[in-house]
Amino acid sequence: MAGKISPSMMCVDFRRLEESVKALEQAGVEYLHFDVMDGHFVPNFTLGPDFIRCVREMTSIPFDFHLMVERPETVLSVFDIRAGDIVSVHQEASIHLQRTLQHIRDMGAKPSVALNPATPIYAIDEVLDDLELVLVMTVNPGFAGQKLVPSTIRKIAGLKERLKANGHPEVEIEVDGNVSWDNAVKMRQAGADLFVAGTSSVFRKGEDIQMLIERFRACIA
Ligand SMILES: O=C(CO)[C@@H](O)[C@H](O)COP(=O)(O)O
Repeated sequence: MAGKISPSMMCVDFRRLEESVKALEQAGVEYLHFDVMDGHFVPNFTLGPDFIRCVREMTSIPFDFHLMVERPETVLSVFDIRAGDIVSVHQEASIHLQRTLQHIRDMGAKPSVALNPATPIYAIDEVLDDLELVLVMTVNPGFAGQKLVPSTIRKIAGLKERLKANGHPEVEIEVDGNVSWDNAVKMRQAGADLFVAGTSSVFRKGEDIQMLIERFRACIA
């Protein structure tokens, strides 16, 4: 199966939001990625529930929530999370991770654990039965426009092997951070399935989104 695309909506041109959402819809992207930041887990604030609800009125594309917040279980009810969405919570921010993943599943969404570059893949060994994806951060979370942490390519390959060895080959790997054309090829070769496309690929100023998506798909076939 070819790789899937989840454009990072924090990188959209907000002056042309609806036009951009329609272009992404036309281009057939599989998800829309929403980076939610609380200013505590990461030193930045971004997309809130009102913005996300507004985009929900524009499209039927499933949403891919990336909760970069302390104690993510406390905010799940604040967002309009629906069946078919992905919800990624950070292992580093979750005291009761297994319970939180079960809660996400009970909401009908796909539970996912996000790992910062320095967090080892064995940190999620005890919840492999409770998740459908692992979000490998390929930059340190908090800001768009950063450069890839090179060791994360090896980490993707190691995670792919570990999932197979533990009887969970069905768990998908999502990658987020400086997913450029060149990096996407390496990430795909390492085993990534879902690609968060941001400033280094799909949201490039003045360039046609649909053309950029087509070019991106060639990198992750
Ligand atoms: O949100 C983050 C990191 O927390 C970014 O990775 C965006 O999701 C995508 O931005 P680029 O890295 O593609 O510029």
